[in-house]
Amino acid sequence: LTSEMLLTGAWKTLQFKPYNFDALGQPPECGHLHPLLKVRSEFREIFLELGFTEMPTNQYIESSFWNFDALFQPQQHPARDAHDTFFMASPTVTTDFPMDYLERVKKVHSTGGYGSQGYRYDWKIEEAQKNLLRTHTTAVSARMLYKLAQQKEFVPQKYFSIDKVFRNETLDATHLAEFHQVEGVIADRGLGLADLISVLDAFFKRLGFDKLQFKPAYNPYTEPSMEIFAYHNGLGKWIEIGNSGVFRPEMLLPMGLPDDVNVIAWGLSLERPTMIKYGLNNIRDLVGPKVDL
Ligand SMILES: COC[C@@H]1[C@H](c2ccc(C#Cc3ccccc3)cc2)[C@@H]2CN(C(=O)Nc3ccc(OC4CC4)cc3)C[C@@H](O)[C@@H](O)CN12
Repeated sequence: LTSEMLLTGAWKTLQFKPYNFDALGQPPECGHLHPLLKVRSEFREIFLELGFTEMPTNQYIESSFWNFDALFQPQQHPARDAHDTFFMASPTVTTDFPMDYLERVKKVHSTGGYGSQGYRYDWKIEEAQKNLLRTHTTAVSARMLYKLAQQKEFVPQKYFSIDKVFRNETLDATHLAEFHQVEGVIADRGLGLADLISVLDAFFKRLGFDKLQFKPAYNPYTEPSMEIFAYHNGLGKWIEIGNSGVFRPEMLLPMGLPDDVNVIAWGLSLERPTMIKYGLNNIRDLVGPKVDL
């Protein structure tokens, strides 16, 4: 059938074979998943295989309360300054919090509790109300753990998240103002460092790393904390592959979790493994328009 047949009406006297609606279309010449999305799918598969449930991370704007205060990160911590964090001009504040929980967070920061001496400072609700672009997906983990603590009966859980986070950092070849954080969280009774090490072994083995090394580290919300290293055969050297730790009681107990419940967690980025996998040295080759700056 041609346009000429249609124009001249010649089609009326011709015989056509029946149209095959089941025929496959012409395969598209081009088109492929973005490398970051391919690696995200690989990570998601690993977490799902290990029995983890994905957290709802589709809200980039967070309150300082859930991003910092709920994680026992003090209000004077440098990461909470505008030179590290993007604060929202509008809407500037969030005011609806579970007030009984907020009071327990205020107390554990200012005068301590649960065996902790706290930070002994004048905790201000105005600081906690400030809206920001979340600096880590651990803010979502905090929301999920609080929700878990409200259940009548505690049931162990395994959560994961893979989504964008935002930091007001100096941009360079490997750092942009936003990156994707990958985070795994396990809540169960009597968990400790040995459980964390064994789950990290299981997780990173699926990434091709069969020998990990750990280095003591510091995070405001985990104690102990460990940086994770692995020997990368392709690069022929040890590389840092993430950070991890056991969430502090000052974070978990104000939520209302039973005091024998521990939470172990770890994080890494999506960009770093993707750049290594595809042999990229500049993160701009991964994201953003292809322009020669
Ligand atoms: C501001 O930047 C932080 C980011 C990002 C990171 C670091 C820590 C966390 C975390 C956490 C955490 C800790 C405790 C509890 C909950 C979450 C999340 C992301 C990567 C974490 N890093 C990182 O991803 N490295 C990495 C990971 C996988 C990988 O796979 C191989 C190719 C197959 C290779 C490399 C380590 C470094 O790149 C580091 O220099 C940069 N880090």
